[in-house]
Amino acid sequence: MAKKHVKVAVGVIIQNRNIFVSKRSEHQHQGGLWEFPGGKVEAGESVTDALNRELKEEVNIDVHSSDAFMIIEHDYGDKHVCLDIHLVNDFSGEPKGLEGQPCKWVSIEQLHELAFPTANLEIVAKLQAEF
Ligand SMILES: Nc1nc2c([nH]c(=O)n2[C@@H]2O[C@H](COP(=O)(O)OP(=O)(O)OP(=O)(O)O)[C@@H](O)[C@H]2O)c(=O)[nH]1
Ligand SMILES: [Mg+2]
Repeated sequence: MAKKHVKVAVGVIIQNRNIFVSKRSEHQHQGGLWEFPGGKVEAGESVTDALNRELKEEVNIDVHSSDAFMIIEHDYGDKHVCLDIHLVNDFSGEPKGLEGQPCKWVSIEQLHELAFPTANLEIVAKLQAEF
């Protein structure tokens, strides 16, 4: 069977130099690790639409605008992901985990202390270099 290949809209939610992260549940791919909220882009959907939809579903915010930050292709062996990462600094609502996932704000300086999926290490490095 061909390897699963997924396109993912990922939101780095920033407010006052803090970033909102959530924890993937144990049964998910890369379970137990921290992530930036987001999810798979559905057929016929734009990345921006997917981002806005996923951030509403997962953390209950309304995104007003977002900026493309970086794209990462990563092969986990069991799955190939293309992460389309956007900075989200214009939104309304207070983010909270709607799916029972632990969530928290973490400062950009402390971001590297959290356990993230391997693909995210580049995101953390770029955030710490640029902010
Ligand atoms: N949301 C998100 N997914 C990430 C990140 N880093 C990373 O490698 N991924 C990978 O991207 C893939 C898709 O993300 P997802 O599981 O959130 O997709 P989804 O919300 O549509 O989930 P579902 O399959 O439970 O409906 C997963 O394989 C996940 O391991 C990240 O920072 N945020
Ligand atoms: Mg998700």
